[in-house]
Amino acid sequence: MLVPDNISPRNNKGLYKGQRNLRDLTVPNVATPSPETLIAPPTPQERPRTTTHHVAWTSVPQERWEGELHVQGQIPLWLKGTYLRNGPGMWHIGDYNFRHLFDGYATVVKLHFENGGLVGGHRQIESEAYRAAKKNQKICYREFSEVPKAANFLAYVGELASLFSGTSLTDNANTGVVRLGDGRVVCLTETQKGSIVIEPETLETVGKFEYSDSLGGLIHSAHPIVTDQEFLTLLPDLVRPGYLVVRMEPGSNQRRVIGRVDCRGGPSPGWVHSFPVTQHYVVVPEMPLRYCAQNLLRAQPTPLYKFQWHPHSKAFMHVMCKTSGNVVASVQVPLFVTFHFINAYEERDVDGRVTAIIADCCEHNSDASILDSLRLQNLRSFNGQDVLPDARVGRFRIPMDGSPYGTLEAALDPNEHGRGMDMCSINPNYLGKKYRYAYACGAHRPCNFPNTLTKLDLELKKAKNWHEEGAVPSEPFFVARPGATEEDDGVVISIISEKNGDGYALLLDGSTFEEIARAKFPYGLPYGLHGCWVPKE
Ligand SMILES: CC(=O)/C=C/C=C(C)/C=C/C1=C(C)CCCC1(C)C
Ligand SMILES: CC(/C=C/C=O)=C\C=C\C=O
Ligand SMILES: [Fe+2]
Repeated sequence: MLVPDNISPRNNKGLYKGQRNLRDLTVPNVATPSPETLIAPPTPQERPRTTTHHVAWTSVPQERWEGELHVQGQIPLWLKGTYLRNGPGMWHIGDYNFRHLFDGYATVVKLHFENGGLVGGHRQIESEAYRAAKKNQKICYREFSEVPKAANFLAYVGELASLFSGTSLTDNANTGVVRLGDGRVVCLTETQKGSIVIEPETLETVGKFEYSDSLGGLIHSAHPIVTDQEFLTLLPDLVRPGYLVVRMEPGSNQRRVIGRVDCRGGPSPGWVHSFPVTQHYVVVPEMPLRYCAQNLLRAQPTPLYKFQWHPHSKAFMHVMCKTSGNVVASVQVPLFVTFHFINAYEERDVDGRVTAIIADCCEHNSDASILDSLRLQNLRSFNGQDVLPDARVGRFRIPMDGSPYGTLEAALDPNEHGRGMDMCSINPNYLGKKYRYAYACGAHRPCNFPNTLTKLDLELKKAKNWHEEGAVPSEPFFVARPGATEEDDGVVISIISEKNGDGYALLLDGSTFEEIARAKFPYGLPYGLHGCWVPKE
């Protein structure tokens, strides 16, 4: 095993040695919101102490590491390639601790599988935001909840201008990582400028992914749909509330507009962290949790961060034809809150006509408080307490016969997965098609965060759960066995942060959902979000 590169010991706060205390980092509020609606930076008493922190919520201890991992069990010989997982793995700068899970600087973890062996590693993404924070020992760009402190009022006015031009927005690409059809690997977040190309073997930051079109806008969905043929995403239009549905070809940096959906309610578009597609359609969700210009301007976050809950604006699902760009259905649906769509498909009658679109998501019982539950202070201090809000697999049925309403129901009894549900994946060969299985994180209660790996059988309406006391597993990622004919023939990869501070890579059989191998990292791993598979050529 190689010696860890540049490991610096963590102090009792899980911080690097010799870094400055920026605890007085506060900024004036734009409007004057009532104090109870704001989240103050943690007081020194509230600040976490590592003795009580789970390693999942503790910054990664060094900038990079790579080494061979000792495998217990058997890695199938057909598994050849690299699993990459991105996420916000560093939640402090100097002595200042960030507030929210989504604020952390991007850490990419790799697991390279070949000939039954496994090489692991991680590396920080060298975004401008991360480099500036390291250099100046303070936050310099607007993160999910953190806002840089203005030196004085004039600087503050200048920052407001830079917010509108986008220059103050973060490029901290900490949400996902995708492999484009042309082989380029791109880390992503919700700001368009936070699209960063990395080298999948060394994890080196290659540079910005520059979109060469002139579509403009500052934000996009964190979860484009990426296949070997295309890259599809949504660009919310905050000025004229709506969404552009755009497509980019492999080898190109130019997105082209497929069509536009106008919002049907509210002052601004609903948040689109992700969206689903079927074989012929793009489904555009319009959530009543909407982007909020006023909250974007605030220096201190509200419990809904950059968003606002607009139940009276209602919720809608729009369906756009991928080839013509026409909106072929637009229905009102029950109010909902989701980060992640799981999959969608077309329901057909005996003559082959599309009668409805079925779209599944991890649905938080139309309660937006899940966003604030992901505050680091909650994750760190309520470990083991049953404070995780309930969630379910929400199944939308969008009729295609012109009816004005769609339905939303639980696809299976949420007790099957402990009423926790998020961080999902499917067999990518079933994208947009009728499917039976999904993998996600559920809950083994009491818990404050999803803590199981769950295989969902949407046909039998049953779930099978993997759980280890105190462990925090990241998104179960399915890799199909080459040549497989069964949907669940493959493996499920997850990275586990353990109660005792350690971490390991875990491989489950996609069909039996039993463990087939695990491999310990030489250091505890922070929680991470989404991954991708880079097959070995
Ligand atoms: C990690 C994750 O899932 C989400 C990250 C979201 C981010 C970084 C959102 C950033 C934003 C801004 C900095 C201002 C504009 C709005 C918004 C896209 C929410
Ligand atoms: C981790 C998460 C939700 C967990 C709730 O149960 C959401 C992550 C969203 C970003 O990718
Ligand atoms: Fe996500």
